[in-house]
Amino acid sequence: MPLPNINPTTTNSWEKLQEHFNKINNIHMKDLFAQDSERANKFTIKWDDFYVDFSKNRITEETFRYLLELADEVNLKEAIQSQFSGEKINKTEGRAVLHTALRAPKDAKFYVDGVNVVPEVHQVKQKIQSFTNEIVNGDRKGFTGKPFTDVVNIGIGGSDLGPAMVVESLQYYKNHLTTHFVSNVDGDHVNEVIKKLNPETTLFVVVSKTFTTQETLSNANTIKNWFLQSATEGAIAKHFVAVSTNIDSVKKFGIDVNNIFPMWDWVGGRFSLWSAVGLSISLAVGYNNFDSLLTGANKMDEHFKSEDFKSNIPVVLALISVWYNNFFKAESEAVIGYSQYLNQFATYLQQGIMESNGKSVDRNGNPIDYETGTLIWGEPGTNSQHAFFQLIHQGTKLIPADFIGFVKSLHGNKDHQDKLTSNFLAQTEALLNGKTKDEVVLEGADESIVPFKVFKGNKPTNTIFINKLTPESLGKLIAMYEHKIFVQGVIWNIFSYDQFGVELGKQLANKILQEFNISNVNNHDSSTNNLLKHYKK
Ligand SMILES: O=P(O)(O)OC[C@H]1O[C@H](O)[C@H](O)[C@@H](O)[C@@H]1O
Repeated sequence: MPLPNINPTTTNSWEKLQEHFNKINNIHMKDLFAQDSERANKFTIKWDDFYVDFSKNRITEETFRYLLELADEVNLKEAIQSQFSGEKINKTEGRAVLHTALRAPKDAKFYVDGVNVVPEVHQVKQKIQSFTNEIVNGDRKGFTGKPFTDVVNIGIGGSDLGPAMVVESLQYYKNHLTTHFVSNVDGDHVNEVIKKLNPETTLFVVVSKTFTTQETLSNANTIKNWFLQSATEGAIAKHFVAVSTNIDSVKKFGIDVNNIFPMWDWVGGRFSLWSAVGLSISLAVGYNNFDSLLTGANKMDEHFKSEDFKSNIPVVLALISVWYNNFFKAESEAVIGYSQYLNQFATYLQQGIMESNGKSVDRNGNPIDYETGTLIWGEPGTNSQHAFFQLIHQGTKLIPADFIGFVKSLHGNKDHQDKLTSNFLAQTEALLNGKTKDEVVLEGADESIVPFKVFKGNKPTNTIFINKLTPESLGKLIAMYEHKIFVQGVIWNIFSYDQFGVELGKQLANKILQEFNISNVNNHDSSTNNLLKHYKK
């Protein structure tokens, strides 16, 4: 069954939502709370170690009902089945979308072209496990017989952001190996990393699904050349491994065939950290922790697949986001993790969300006349409170925000955790209630200053309160957003799994690169011609 192909704006529920929006868009959430003492309970989902409170949103029970009707009208249930059953729902690239198969248990069955891919997935997991153990235990050694101390992940986009974010998020669980990430084609990036390395004790993991990416191949070659200044060609087999679908090109690069970790075209780059693309995660935190990450994601997959939409976390978050994006015309969403460990989380989500749903053509190839993908941004709390929160509180823009927090801290410092959590709770309360003129006056503010101290409030937030940051809960959290992306793509009737929008810039960059060796280039617009000349000068 292909994905449904329904223009959301032609559904009955969309029309109901539009009418309903016109009626309620000025309602203050403060009044909704005052009217219904059960509101928080009605709009909270408790699942495993997740407590998701979506009551601080500009929704009523009626809104929620229409949003759920929308999910039904666009055939979301069937779309979920199509994805999990290995249909080629990435139609524009002719591929299935099965990152969920990567975290499925051994006895699960996921079919691509009639073949169950789970045994193959588990073979690669086995390889990741034994390789990780050999490196971490020091059984596998470098070319001078020393155990490895450092791992460098060379990749970009999905071959960098996922592993880098997870390694950062799970820093608490890290072993003795130091992990580095080289991504940018900016030579200063790779050179800064090289400065810190000893070739005798460093393992290089070259990650590229296609093995054609300019940045990754340039960085891998620079590192290989640097390595060969102290080692012979024969030592490459001990120090370089690769993760790719393009085995021939990896071999041509000179990587030993036993050092290749395969992946598959039914895994999108931005959904690939669960595959061998996550090798640097496994090396950094050990295979068991990597496996727990996958177990967490699998639990979220099961929840997403089987839970009623009204208590289905990814579905509910996706519907609320559509409500703001398409009816309130909110352009962006903030993701604020109240954990310093999550400092790369928004950056990671930017690729997942914006590369997937940044589309303006529907599934028939026609231009769309409604809004699609949201802008995603964020930084951890409490730091961001002292940076951009002013604009969320008192600016003119509506910025719905996800607040992600953890009940327990990892180091167990109660004083800090209480302070962190009080901020976490206080911010969503402040965003909800704001502060009225009367309240400001009561505080004794000078009359001339009163308008500046008023907060309108009524700023929507979701609170995602998780028991503790563990590999498993992180796996659930990431998978939650992956499914949210999928649901929104289904509603917007777009293809979420291609990314043709990144190609044009790449093509033009290759052309300009050639032109650096040609004099008097004048075939661009006058701005580009001038800039080119300025660089060559
Ligand atoms: O893993 P690779 O094939 O090297 O691709 C790396 C990245 O580059 C591309 O330009 C895509 O936009 C990304 O989705 C992808 O993750």
